[in-house]
Amino acid sequence: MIKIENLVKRYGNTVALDHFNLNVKEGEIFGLLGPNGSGKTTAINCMLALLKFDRGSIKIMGEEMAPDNYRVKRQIGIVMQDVAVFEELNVRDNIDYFCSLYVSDKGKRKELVEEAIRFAGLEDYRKAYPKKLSGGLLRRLNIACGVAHKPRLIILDEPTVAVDPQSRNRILEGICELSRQGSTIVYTSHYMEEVEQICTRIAIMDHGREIAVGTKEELKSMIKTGETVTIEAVILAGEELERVRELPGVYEVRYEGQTLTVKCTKGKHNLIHILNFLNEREIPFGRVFSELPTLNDVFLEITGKQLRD
Ligand SMILES: Nc1ncnc2c1ncn2[C@@H]1O[C@H](COP(=O)(O)OP(=O)(O)OP(=O)(O)O)[C@@H](O)[C@H]1O
Repeated sequence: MIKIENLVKRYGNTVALDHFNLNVKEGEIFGLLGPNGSGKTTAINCMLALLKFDRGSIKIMGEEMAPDNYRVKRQIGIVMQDVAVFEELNVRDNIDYFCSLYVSDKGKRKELVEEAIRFAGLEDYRKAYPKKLSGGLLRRLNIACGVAHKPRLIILDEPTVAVDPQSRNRILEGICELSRQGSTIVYTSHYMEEVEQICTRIAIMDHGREIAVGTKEELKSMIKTGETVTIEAVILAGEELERVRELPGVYEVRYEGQTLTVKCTKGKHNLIHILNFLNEREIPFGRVFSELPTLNDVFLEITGKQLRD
């Protein structure tokens, strides 16, 4: 569906995309995950031929993308980061306007607009004007406008930034629904939980490059961390901390404010080893929990920094 090879885009001295590659297959919900400034929006704008690039190639639906490739453009739905709707039109008429750019048959359009209203959960706001809508509802309207014509490829650039949890869930469910109806989705975000929740495959970006690509399971299996064990309210002497470091499977230990955080490689008995050690030495401790790796762990291991600052 999308094939990007060796894309380079500079803004003056800033290299926004540095030999960026991407391969999105038909039917995927593909997540582009990266911190602010990693190049996600630039990649999207190049894909849509809104921005010229310095090197590389972009093919969408097997065709070279270009500003005048209307055949491909007609089959793409776009939801940009900034809300772009008409203040003068109510919710229904806004969706109808955007849909009319693609669908001229009035009857067909009526059906599509109603479906988009339902999909975005805007049934109670058909007649409302954008000024009266909350931030979350406005975002949902923005999405409905971008997808009402049921495009084959839908590109959403951070559609959940600064929305309330209810709207966020509605948006994520809606995206899965669009996928079930047959659209291929590209979804950019810096929220790893969202990407983990809905995306079938994920590319992690940093400094204009894709640093890892795969399903969430594949990405997590690329790293050393198998489990992070946290033990609260524990008092350890320096020598005891050294012994923890030597336990089987342990490869990183942090101890701050009486909280012990132990990163372990993949293995079944990491937690037991740590608890046995504390029990043998009769060291009291508080709450204990063990977490599987997150996409932040993947980012952290590959780049040495947190996905979110
Ligand atoms: N119009 C521009 N002029 C100059 N530099 C730009 C411009 N747009 C983006 N950049 C720079 O290019 C790099 C990539 O930015 P981009 O907006 O593509 O990242 P992003 O991952 O989408 O970030 P965000 O999540 O904040 O939207 C950043 O260093 C940014 O400062």
